[in-house]
Amino acid sequence: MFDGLKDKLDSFRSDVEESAEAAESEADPDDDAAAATEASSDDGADPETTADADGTPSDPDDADTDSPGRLQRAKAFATGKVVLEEEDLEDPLWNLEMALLESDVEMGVAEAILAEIRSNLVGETKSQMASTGDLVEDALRDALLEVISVGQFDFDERIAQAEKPVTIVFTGVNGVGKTTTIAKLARYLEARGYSAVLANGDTYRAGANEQIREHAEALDTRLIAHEQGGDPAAVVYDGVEYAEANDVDVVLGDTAGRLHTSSDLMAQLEKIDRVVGPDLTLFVDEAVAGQDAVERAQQFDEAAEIDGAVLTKADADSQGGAAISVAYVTGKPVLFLGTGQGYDDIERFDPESLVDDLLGA
Ligand SMILES: Nc1nc2c(ncn2[C@@H]2O[C@H](COP(=O)(O)OP(=O)(O)OP(=O)(O)O)[C@@H](O)[C@H]2O)c(=O)[nH]1
Repeated sequence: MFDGLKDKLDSFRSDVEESAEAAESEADPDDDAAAATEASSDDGADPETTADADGTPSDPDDADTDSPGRLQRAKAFATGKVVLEEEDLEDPLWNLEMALLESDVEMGVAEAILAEIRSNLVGETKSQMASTGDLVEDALRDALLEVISVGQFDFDERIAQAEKPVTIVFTGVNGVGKTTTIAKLARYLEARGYSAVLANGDTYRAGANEQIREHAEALDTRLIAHEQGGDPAAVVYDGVEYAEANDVDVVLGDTAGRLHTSSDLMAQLEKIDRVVGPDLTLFVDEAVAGQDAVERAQQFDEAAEIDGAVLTKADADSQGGAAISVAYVTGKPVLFLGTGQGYDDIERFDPESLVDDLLGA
């Protein structure tokens, strides 16, 4: 999962390390004893009063040899610290930006990551014992967490606290694994002690009933379905009635994917909203769809507000762009990743452990 992205993040780490090593050897007092001696003996390090090795005052305009940055660096080196400067990061950050965009990370998200890294690393000092790699890893971790944790909440806790039955409606275009996700979540909830009923609100597509029925039978879960062409809100309503009458904890309602226009989609979801008032509306798309999934998440959220997202087929996605971008772009959290075709192949989206995994920690 996300192997291509992991490699690219690792390259950024080695890029900065190389850059910092080059800067360190440039500031090495053995290479420029005067600057270091001066810097370490004069905490003020005012370039105006800086003297060269022979004692003659240096020319303050001689920026190449006595620039405040260089002196600060030499001083930092002499005191066991090294300063990372904007110029050391320029090339690595450019390469990282290209790598993120190639990984289908949305442009605004890539920029936010870069800005966070820049503000964490520029001017950063480290003891000679600490590795630049650790500094970079910390900055990357903070930057990635900042964007992918947006809106995150504890799904299990939400279900535990909610009045039963909890109604969850799933939206998203057809063909992305929405029905499989509903089946996986029925299994996920069952494993946590909750009973579930499936309601097939996708009354639009021929064959949708048969498809979800196969899952219901395999999971031994009750399915509520109406004829093709029926009213999706009525199906989900019947699912809720069934749950209330039979003490079922959770109603999982499928819906048709994109209808002809977003106003159709909105009308459908608004009616479900009015009739059953779902506790959660979750958007489902494929992680492998990258930027397309990010755009669709945004469009669905605008058409009918979502509460969170599920990204399927993460097992087949080496890029990670959708997983990194969806929460930041929509302001709604990614809650689950689909990681295979089996019913147990679903994972809670855990920003901390995902970032650890991306950084090989
Ligand atoms: N590798 C992998 N395959 C998945 C995952 N989720 C679903 N699939 C597969 O994707 C294919 C489509 O899934 P379905 O749920 O049938 O998708 P669909 O019926 O087109 O989806 P909806 O119309 O959105 O309900 C099936 O072969 C699923 O097994 C996943 O997380 N990983």
